[in-house]
Amino acid sequence: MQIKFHGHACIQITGQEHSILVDPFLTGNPVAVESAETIQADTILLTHGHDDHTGDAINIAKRNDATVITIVELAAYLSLQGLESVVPMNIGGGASFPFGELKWVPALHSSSAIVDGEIIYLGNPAGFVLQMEGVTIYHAGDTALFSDMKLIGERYAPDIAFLPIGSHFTMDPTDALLAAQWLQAKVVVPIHYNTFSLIEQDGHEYAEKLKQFGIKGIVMEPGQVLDTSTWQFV
Ligand SMILES: O=c1ccn([C@@H]2O[C@H](COP(=O)(O)O)[C@@H](O)[C@H]2O)c(=O)[nH]1
Repeated sequence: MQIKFHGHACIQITGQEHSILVDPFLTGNPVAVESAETIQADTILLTHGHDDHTGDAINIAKRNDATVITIVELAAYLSLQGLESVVPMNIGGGASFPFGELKWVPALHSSSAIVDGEIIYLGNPAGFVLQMEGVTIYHAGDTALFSDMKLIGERYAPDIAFLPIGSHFTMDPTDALLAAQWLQAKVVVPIHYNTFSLIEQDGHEYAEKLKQFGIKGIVMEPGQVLDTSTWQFV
């Protein structure tokens, strides 16, 4: 399996038969290197409704006939926008899909969009645990540090965790260091930083600090692809 980082919180998990795109914010993302017009995926997971996460989801889903899986209110909103293949789920809910086992887990954040000058509530924000082809992947979405990350660690001990470190809107590197330990993650990739000036952080310093806890920190630049059998870049 390969995991590509597209910048900000957007990753793409590609297995033998499926390609799952998460939080596809490409257009207007100053660090993205791939165009939303060419990206290919059969499934899109959205952690919450903020525009720097939903991004190009509608256009990519329509062009690829992809299924969007997300929290129920955001799913309903996307259906109203004309998306035909949308799967509504909620926090604590899990399901078996052709690509693997998906479980939505809490994230401590908010979720909304501004439409025609009005703020629209889009349900709770979430993270997820995806078990696919023998690899357990945790994407935290946008979140503050919360102690139930220990429970996610006890139950799933993810092979790889994608954790926001940007501060201002989410955890900072100090919080994310504790999160990585609580999650019992083997590999941690920092995300949601250095996209904008408000969320500047040193990802390499964070990765270095993970070492003292026996956790492998990997800093991914937009466009880089990680092979999960070796944890090396392709
Ligand atoms: O550095 C940033 C990050 C985000 N925003 C905008 O704030 C809201 C909420 O974003 P989250 O990252 O989901 O918390 C959203 O509209 C972002 O585009 C920002 O202005 N600067």
